[in-house]
Amino acid sequence: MTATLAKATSVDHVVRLFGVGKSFGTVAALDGVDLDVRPGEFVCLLGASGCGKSTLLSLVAGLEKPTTGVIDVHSGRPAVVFQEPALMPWLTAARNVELPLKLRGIGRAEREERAAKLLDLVRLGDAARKRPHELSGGMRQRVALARALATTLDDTDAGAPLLLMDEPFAALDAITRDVLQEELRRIWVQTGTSVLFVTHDVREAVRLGQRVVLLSSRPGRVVREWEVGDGGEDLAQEITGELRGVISSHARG
Ligand SMILES: Nc1ncnc2c1ncn2[C@@H]1O[C@H](COP(=O)(O)OP(=O)(O)OP(=O)(O)O)[C@@H](O)[C@H]1O
Repeated sequence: MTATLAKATSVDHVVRLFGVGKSFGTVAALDGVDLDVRPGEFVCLLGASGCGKSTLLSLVAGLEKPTTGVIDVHSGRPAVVFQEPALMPWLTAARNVELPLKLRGIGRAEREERAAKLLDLVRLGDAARKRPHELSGGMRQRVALARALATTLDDTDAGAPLLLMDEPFAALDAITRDVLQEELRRIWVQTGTSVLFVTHDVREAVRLGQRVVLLSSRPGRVVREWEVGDGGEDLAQEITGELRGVISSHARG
């Protein structure tokens, strides 16, 4: 993988996978995956359980290396948001958001200012001094999102911001999930970050993504992709049909 420190505006992709395969021993998790994420684009990666969605995100994040193929990431600091917010329990919300800035050596005054702005952006300005156990699940995930933005949004020339999200709302109740989906759309528009969002929920994919990419299972391959536009319910039904086909062909295989 090459993590090129180039400005996204000078390239046509923030992420490019070309012929990417990943095997764990005899298990082929991914095979021959080609995928681009353009600067500022919101792409949803959809697939059944075990099709390799999380593996693909780990490869893009640089946490794993591909067995075959090439991965090109034009982002200085891609940030990952998982299903569990994984906050430091002894730190306040603000200090959790400051942590990636501290690790980069940014001074206290600037850290505090940036963290306060990001907590306002996720509408948690009033909870800055609370610790994770004092926050609801949805609020904790907002803190995780603010921390990820602190990681990837950058005033320096380090490259385009990129959020990698691995089913971030799957553990939340339906109403909180609905609210956070709306909030994520707003934050994406406001920040211009690119987003690669993994989900197994077709409606979530259609609601959030500009583009939905369907992966097959064992090995994961790109089966089809759709530009969402104003496709709405008809598109969700079409994609659901295709996803069912992928799942049943896997069950027969
Ligand atoms: N570190 C690993 N060692 C061995 N096998 C692995 C490892 N990571 C993933 N796999 C296998 O690779 C395949 C893809 O796993 P992955 O977690 O990427 O799928 P997924 O689509 O994210 O699944 P889910 O939706 O259930 O989280 C699975 O068969 C899994 O068992």
